[in-house]
Amino acid sequence: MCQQPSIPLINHNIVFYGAGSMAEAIVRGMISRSVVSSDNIIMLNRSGSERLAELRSRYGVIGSNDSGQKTEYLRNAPVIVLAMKPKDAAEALRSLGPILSANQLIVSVIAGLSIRTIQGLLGTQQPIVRTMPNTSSSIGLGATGISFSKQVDENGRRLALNIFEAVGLTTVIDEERMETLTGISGSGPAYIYYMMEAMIAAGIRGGLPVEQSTELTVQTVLGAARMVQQTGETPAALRKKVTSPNGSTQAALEVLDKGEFFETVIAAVNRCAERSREMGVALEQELK
Ligand SMILES: NC(=O)C1=CN([C@@H]2O[C@H](COP(=O)(O)OP(=O)(O)OC[C@H]3O[C@@H](n4cnc5c(N)ncnc54)[C@H](OP(=O)(O)O)[C@@H]3O)[C@@H](O)[C@H]2O)C=CC1
Ligand SMILES: O=C(O)[C@@H]1CCC=N1
Repeated sequence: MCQQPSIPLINHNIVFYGAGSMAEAIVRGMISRSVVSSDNIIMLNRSGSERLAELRSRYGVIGSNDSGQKTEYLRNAPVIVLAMKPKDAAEALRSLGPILSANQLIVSVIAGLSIRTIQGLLGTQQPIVRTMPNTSSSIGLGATGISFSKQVDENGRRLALNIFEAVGLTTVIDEERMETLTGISGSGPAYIYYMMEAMIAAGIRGGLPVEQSTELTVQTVLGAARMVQQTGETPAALRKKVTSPNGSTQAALEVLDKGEFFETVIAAVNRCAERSREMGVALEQELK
């Protein structure tokens, strides 16, 4: 694993093919850390002009949904980040393949979409970097899993790692583990937000003003994550230190156990991974 070493400047144009939440999170993270100049970033979407205007004014990037311009940007980009929804990927990749040249690096953030399916839909043996980032990339605290196709050379590896190291932690994994990683870190922020929503609601129901309940919840989650990171102790050991015998924490944990909290979280992670695989299989069908 690698946590933000000295961050090299990326001088290449990077085209984001899909200009939604995940693309914005990566772009925002890279620009705020001055890893890339905003005029090296081109963001393309299908139709949303207002969205592009918003991205242009927020980050100073180039944005386009004009089909002629899009083709030119895609044809000339050394790096293309695929950032559309899985349902839109097959059509986009089929029309992208014929305009690519051999050395253009394709970086995908699309859940479930395998390297083999990307190459099949493109119809080329393009160098592919399959990744699974998360939206915390926008504040430099992302966690990204990365797998490479055998066509990716050392420069391509370095470039892809530079992009994601600039926005958080990266870890290179076997592609077969990407769905499990999606269940932990790709979708994981949503589980934590859900837990936070419940804690905030409980505070409000108990009579705390919304601001106070929110502030306390945020600081509690932040503090707990930092404790694990900075003390090197396991979450289980730290939990035990909060839990006095027969005290209030124990009483609360017993309620969570009655709802099979631990196994429910594991089941949720497994279902996420399974759903990613299902999306991958659906995309694979597009090859037939
Ligand atoms: N959100 C997250 O937390 C994470 C998402 N991902 C992956 O990132 C990908 C994008 O997700 P997210 O950012 O949430 O999605 P969004 O819906 O926010 O954005 C999708 C973008 O893709 C564009 N798009 C769709 N089809 C095309 C096309 N043919 N050509 C050009 N642009 C196109 C859309 O343009 P328009 O609006 O004009 O149609 C839109 O800008 C997904 O595949 C997801 O699996 C991965 C990790 C985390
Ligand atoms: O929900 C999704 O499909 C994407 C993948 C990981 C996070 N969001």
